[in-house]
Amino acid sequence: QLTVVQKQTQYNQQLIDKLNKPHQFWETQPMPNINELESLKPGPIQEGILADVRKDPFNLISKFEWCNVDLRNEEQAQQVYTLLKENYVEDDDNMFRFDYSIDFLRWALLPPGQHPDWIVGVKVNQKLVGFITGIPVTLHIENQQTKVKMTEINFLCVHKKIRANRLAPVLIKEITRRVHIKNMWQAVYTAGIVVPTPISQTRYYHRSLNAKKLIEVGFSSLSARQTIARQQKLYKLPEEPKTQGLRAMKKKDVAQVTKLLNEYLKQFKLYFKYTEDEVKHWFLPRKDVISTYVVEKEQGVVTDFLSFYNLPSQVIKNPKHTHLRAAYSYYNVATQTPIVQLMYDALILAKNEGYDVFNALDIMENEKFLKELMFCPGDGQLNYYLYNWKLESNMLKPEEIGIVLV
Ligand SMILES: CNCCCN(C)c1ncc(F)c(N2CC(C(=O)NCc3cnc4ccccn34)C2)n1
Repeated sequence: QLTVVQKQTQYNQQLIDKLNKPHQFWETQPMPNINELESLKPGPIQEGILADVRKDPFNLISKFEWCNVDLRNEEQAQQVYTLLKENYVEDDDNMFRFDYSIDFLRWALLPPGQHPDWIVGVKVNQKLVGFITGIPVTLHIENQQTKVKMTEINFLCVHKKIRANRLAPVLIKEITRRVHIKNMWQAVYTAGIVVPTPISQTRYYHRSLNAKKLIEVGFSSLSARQTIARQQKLYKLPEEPKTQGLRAMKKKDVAQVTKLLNEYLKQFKLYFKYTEDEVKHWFLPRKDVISTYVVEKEQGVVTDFLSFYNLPSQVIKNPKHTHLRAAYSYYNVATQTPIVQLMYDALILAKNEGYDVFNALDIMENEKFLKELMFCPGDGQLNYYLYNWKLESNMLKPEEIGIVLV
């Protein structure tokens, strides 16, 4: 165990390093820095050479060990759940921390074609202290011609007690190595922070469903002229959705939903193409994880669908509430129903499922309903990143983004 003085010295040294070379790690990565943005041609920045990929894992400081986490194993899933629940993303005021459930993590990380060695953990004395994940995706970039098999990176987390050990860059390098070894050379990820170089900067919007609770947990605040009663009245919703034929998605809808979704996403500059198997995985309803509702017209024709996922936040210190129940807009395809009406029904359905707030990014067509349905802009920015790929246009507008990462 380091003495207090040694710890302080180590910490001071880290600070000095950061001040001298803030993005030391990121400058070693194939991400265009500001002045390269002009000179690089669109496409891969570095050609990947399989023969050059290290065959063995990166070195870890002593007592730290790599492990592949098997989320189907209850005990290992519990370890991941607890690490994230206690050490994952918090808001800037440290009032909330995401509380991804085990069922959610299995949904998010065990899609068709998953690679077991892409669920990466670091253990010390059998205790999980670090985590990072990848899932295989096929990303369509800027036009139909280019579709790239790559990885979607998520859930980078280091235990609070062992931060400033530079473990995060090693986790990133190791999962990069495990992706390269499968002859894949690109990645897509998002983050609330800004590191070199976002391809798009999107913003979160929030629609109050339970005004009283949002004020009690400190998510919303009342201005001088507002009262809780006024807020409740302002955000009140009808008991039942309005759209005829709206019902929970079932297995029999998979083929139609797949067609609707793939056709709809083509309008964006960044989007995934889904097989029916993938639609089954990502959209069939799972209690407390993903809700999908379809609009079925005469003769069983599905013309629209809406979907939102469940991501509660732990309220860190609050006498009355332990959790904030948040629904996050996922993919919504409106071909016959006006999108404002479809999303108004989404709010009603989420309210009836017990959610306190409905969150949406300003991506895809969301701008068309955010204001009209009384969403408020949040403080949360979500930046999208593409690893080892130069876009034709340096930045994409939020409405050109057709992918949602959970
Ligand atoms: C791939 N992964 C990205 C998704 C992770 N997601 C959902 C996320 N990434 C960064 C954010 F900025 C963010 N925000 C939702 C908005 C919000 O609700 N802000 C208040 C709040 C309530 N609970 C929390 C927990 C953590 C941070 C802010 N929180 C801001 N969401």
